[in-house]
Amino acid sequence: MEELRIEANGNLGPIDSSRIPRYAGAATYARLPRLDQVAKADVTLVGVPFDSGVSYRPGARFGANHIREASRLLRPYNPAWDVSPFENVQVADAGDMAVNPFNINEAIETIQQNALDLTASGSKLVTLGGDHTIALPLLRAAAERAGEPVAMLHFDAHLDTWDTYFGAEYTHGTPFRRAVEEGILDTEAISHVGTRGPLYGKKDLDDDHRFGFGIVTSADVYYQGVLETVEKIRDRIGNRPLYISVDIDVLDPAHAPGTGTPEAGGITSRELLEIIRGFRGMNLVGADVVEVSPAYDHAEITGVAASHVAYELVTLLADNAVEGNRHGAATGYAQQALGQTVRRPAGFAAAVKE
Ligand SMILES: N=C(N)NCCCC(=O)O
Ligand SMILES: [Zn+2]
Ligand SMILES: [Zn+2]
Repeated sequence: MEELRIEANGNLGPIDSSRIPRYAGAATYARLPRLDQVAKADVTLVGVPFDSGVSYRPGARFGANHIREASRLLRPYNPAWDVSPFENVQVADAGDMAVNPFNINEAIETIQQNALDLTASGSKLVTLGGDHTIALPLLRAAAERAGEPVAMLHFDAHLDTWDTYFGAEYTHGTPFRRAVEEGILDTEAISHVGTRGPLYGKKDLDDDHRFGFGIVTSADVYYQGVLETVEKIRDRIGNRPLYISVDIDVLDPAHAPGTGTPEAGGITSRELLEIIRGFRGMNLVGADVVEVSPAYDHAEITGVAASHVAYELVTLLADNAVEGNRHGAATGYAQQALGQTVRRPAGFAAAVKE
């Protein structure tokens, strides 16, 4: 069948859903062309079907294809940014990395090498997981490409800075401790966002703090709101090369049931999307969306949320490619709101926190 794609500015875009029903044909992310259908991509999406690092429910190995299936309804214009990301730049789906499910060390090497290969021509990479183990090799590749340790925003219910599980160093609960040990993170500019849930002990927080992480808890997002959250993050990160890792379990299980280690009390998908929109102009060098486990999903709730998170990340990268937009102000609805007085009962958050 002919593919009938939208084309603009020399960029091959999604299959035109006004001519080929959006539910027809094999899924790529947002119905975009495969990497082998374009000469060169500015932004590449890739899947990593790997979940050998999980501590609880499995299934994130099926996450990338689930996100692709759930992404068929995405449309080409992002009104929150006034940007058509697939027109600004060439975006393509590179398919899945072939990683060894029986050998975590080898899998990590493969992911790192594939990430380096996919960014060799200057393309930015947005990775669809997979469990959170994969963030370590992706960060290694991002730091190597940036030529320096990178800033990182880590959206997650969990810290993922634990040391070992059953003696294993490379798991989905440990990537960011390894990353700090390896010196690939700029420890002046790293923060968790959306953190919550029980820990093993107070030492978890002490260790995490010693590594340099800031923490914006899920409750902080609730009490201070999206705008203050965005402002604080922008202050901390500045213009540093930034990697964003999104564990979908940062969302409340109501917004993302299809995940391996769910924790009650998470942020909403509306909050997460708005926070990312607030990052307009920040120096994003790479990103991932991980921990989508479709067997635990219902009605594609988690897949849809993850597909929209990736869409905002791709929009940020596509927007930055336009001359003069980098270092820009917060965007869209967040921008409008930042210019407004934030209305809240005076002292409410303080009263509750004290
Ligand atoms: N990275 C994710 N999703 N979870 C980490 C949880 C590790 C634990 O079982 O304590
Ligand atoms: Zn998590
Ligand atoms: Zn995680």
